[in-house]
Parts: sequence; structure tokens; C-alpha cells
Amino acid sequence: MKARSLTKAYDSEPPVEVLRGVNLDVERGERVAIVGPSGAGKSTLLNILGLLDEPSGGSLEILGSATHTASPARRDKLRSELLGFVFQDAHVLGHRTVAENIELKLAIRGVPRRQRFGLIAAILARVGLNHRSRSLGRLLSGGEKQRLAIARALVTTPGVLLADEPTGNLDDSNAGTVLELFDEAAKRGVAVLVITHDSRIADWADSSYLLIDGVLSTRK
Ligand SMILES: Nc1ncnc2c1ncn2[C@@H]1O[C@H](COP(=O)(O)OP(=O)(O)OP(=O)(O)O)[C@@H](O)[C@H]1O
Repeated sequence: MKARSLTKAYDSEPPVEVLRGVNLDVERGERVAIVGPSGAGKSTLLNILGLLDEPSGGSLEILGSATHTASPARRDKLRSELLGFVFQDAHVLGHRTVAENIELKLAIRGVPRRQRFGLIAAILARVGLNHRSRSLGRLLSGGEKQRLAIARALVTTPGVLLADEPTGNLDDSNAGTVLELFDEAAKRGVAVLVITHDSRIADWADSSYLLIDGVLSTRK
């Protein structure tokens, strides 16, 4: 993923410049962390990198595909084929079971029905949720929802994984498991980008950056 001179401004009163010329490279197999104080523009940047929002200026390439010149339909296709998301509100479907939440993802990716059960069981075991596979999404705790979101993002292999505070609701043991899953994904060639307040994640990453007032600088 290659971002060049990304800017984002809102014409609100007063006008807000949220991102000021962000340059960022995340290679396949690399683990990158971005830390920054509240209001620095982290979620805005993640939404732009995830093709959920458009920048005011600059360019963004995802695994060699230019996105800033792409049509909305092409952006949707790139998002669903190349990106995996672990976002804070988790987007878990409350009226579907844990297993169904994951199966939907496999169905969208065209994984044949007979292969799905094994993949779902394996990833739920990894995040410690196999005993909840028949529970409805809305009955899960915050941390369980977060682990389900991680299972759903990693049951297939995305080109880029974008995670917003993925360990925010988790105890140390579950947070450790999440980082192990991210390590394994990186070893499979996934570009892993984590936005966090947790300096331990920044230490774990191969490269880390600081975002302050919309300006990104190298930390490590
Ligand atoms: N639609 C909007 N109109 C005007 N300002 C906005 C809009 N959306 C976000 N902002 C402002 O942009 C700034 C950055 O917001 P953002 O949510 O990206 O920060 P953040 O670093 O993720 O913060 P936190 O860690 O608290 O979630 C904030 O000052 C916010 O008020």
C-alpha cells in the first residue's frame, strides 16, 4: 500500500484540516503501527486507506492498483477483494450466529460450501470462540465481538489488514493471541496496519509512526 501526500479537509465552520500530506508505505508481510493522540486523524486516515472515505488530495495505491482514479464500483471491488477490516465497533451482525458471521464472508469470497465448516472451526478455535459458534452476535461481550471481527478478517487472506485498536477490549492473554494471528498473517504476506493507543503494539510492529495533528512522522 502506497499513500502519497494524502490530505483531508472539512469545510466545516471553522474549516478543519485533518490530514496534512501523509506519506505511508506498507509492504506485503510488514507489520506497521500508527499511534497518535485522540483527534489526531487516525480514524480518518484508516477510513481513507480502507476506501471507506475519499481524501481531499493525494494518491493511494493498494497492491499496485491506483484507487484515487478508480470508479466507485472499482473501489468497492478492490475493498472487498483486497482488504480485511478489524474496526472498533466490529460490525458484527447481531441477529446471525458467530459461525454465520464468518460464513457470510467465505460465501462472499466464493469459498465452496463444503470447505467452509472446517475453516470456520479452525479460526474460531484460534480466537477462543469455538464454544460460542452458535451464539447470536448480539449476545457476545465487547471483547468476544472483537475476536469475532478478527476471525472474520483472517479466515481468508486479505492483501492488507486494517485494524483499529484491535486489542482495545482484550485482556493480556487474548491481546497476545491477536498479535500472534497478525504475525501469522504477515508471514503469509499480508500487509498489516494497526492504529492504536497501545505503545506495546507499536513496539511489536516492524515500523511505527506517530500521527499528530494530521502529520505523520516515523517513530521507528
Ligand atoms: N465530518 C467531519 N467534519 C468536521 N470535522 C471532522 C469530521 N470528521 C472528523 N472531524 C475532525 O477530524 C479530527 C480527527 O478525527 P479522527 O476521528 O480521525 O481522530 P482520531 O485520531 O481517530 O481520534 P480518536 O483516537 O479519539 O478516535 C477531529 O478533530 C474531528 O473532530
